Amino acid sequence: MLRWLTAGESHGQQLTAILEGLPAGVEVQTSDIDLQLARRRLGHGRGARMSFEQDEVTLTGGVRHGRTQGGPIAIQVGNTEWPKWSTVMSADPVDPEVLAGQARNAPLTRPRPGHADLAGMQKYGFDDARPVLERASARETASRVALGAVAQAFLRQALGVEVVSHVVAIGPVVLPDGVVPGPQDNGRIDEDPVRCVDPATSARMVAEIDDVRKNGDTLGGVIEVVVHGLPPGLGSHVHWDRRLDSRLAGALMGVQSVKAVEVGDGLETARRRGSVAHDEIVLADGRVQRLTDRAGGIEGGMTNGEVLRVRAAMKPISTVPRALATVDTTTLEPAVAINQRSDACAVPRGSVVMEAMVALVLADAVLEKFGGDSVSETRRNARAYLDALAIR
Ligand SMILES: Cc1cc2nc3c(=O)[nH]c(=O)nc-3n(C[C@H](O)[C@H](O)[C@H](O)COP(=O)(O)O)c2cc1C
Ligand SMILES: C=C(O[C@@H]1CC(C(=O)O)=C[C@@H](OP(=O)(O)O)[C@H]1O)C(=O)O
Repeated sequence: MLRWLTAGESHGQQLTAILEGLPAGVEVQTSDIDLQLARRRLGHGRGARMSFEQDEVTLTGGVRHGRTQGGPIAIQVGNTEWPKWSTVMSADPVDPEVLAGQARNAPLTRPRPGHADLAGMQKYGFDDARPVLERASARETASRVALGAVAQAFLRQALGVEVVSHVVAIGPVVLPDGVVPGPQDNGRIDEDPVRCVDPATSARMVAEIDDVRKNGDTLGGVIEVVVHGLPPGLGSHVHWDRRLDSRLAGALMGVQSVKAVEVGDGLETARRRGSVAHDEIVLADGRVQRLTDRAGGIEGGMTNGEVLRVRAAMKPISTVPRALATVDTTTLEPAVAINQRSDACAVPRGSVVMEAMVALVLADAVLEKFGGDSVSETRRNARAYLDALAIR
């Protein structure tokens, strides 16, 4: 079983991430993680912080000379903004007089509709939204992407699995159906300002983001994660919490701002008749195959050997520059919500986060099915299973 945990605040000293349960022998190094974190900082619509935040990565446990050792993997992602926040976010008590002189420490009492501010203040008994937004912030997704980089290395080295993600909608601009990118498309998706595979749709998405920015507004959208090379039989039909679709949905829903998840054709499938909703099975090239991939590679909570496709819908950013109505929690007077620097649209960056979450869930499912204390053992076990498959 693979377990992962993250800790740290948006303006704290660093984020800390731990991945436990990965076999020994996975080749991974700091530069692999740097690469994924750099991808997460890009994208049209990103806020100011992403242009200067550097994500200082240190691998502090579980990896030696570029290979995992079988123990927990610990990764630190330093916040380069820390020097500006070291007093306000100090773990240890600070002289109240020093704190009083810090503008950044002024209590945030105008909670943003759509953010965690108000419910978090009520739940934890804070009279300041600062401690809530510090941990609710999607800054935390940097640590998930760091872990996802390790999970992706494992999937690739154990099974040749490749994870791709792309943006299929930004606000009302939608990529026409039927585009399923492969690993060969990764480079051009990374180069596109909104991670869209179709240049004409991409240009319309960029224009839509520019328009909301000009109007002090924000946007959401939809991301698709596509996974190539998965064997049939990951996950299980036997219990709800072993179903791979349920595990993927939970992981994607656990990303800040995700409000819906679809597997395969998802909602569209619900509108179809059964005769055109499923993937008919044929024998072709000596192999049992599907004519289509409407199910998105999962049937009965298990991979079916086809391409896996899952989608996550992100709501528009809730720090709306044209600030929304709220109530000041100190005076209980009507007010406008906190409006600080923020992303206008985080969907392109979110795409890299969704990749990481999918990779972590799949790495867990691979280890559950094939086990292995070393990646070569996982590989051997997977090979033996595939060789023994009666129906191929
Ligand atoms: C990659 C990414 C970047 C985000 N950037 C911002 C941002 O700059 N400003 C903001 O208000 N929300 C941003 N969000 C969304 C908030 O973190 C999220 O809406 C908030 O934590 C409340 O959680 P909920 O939307 O899941 O209810 C971002 C989300 C992601 C995935
Ligand atoms: C810092 C990141 O994203 C942040 C996510 C975020 C939020 O509310 O979720 C709010 C913004 O934080 P700040 O106000 O400090 O600029 C984003 O920049 C990041 O992704 O690394």
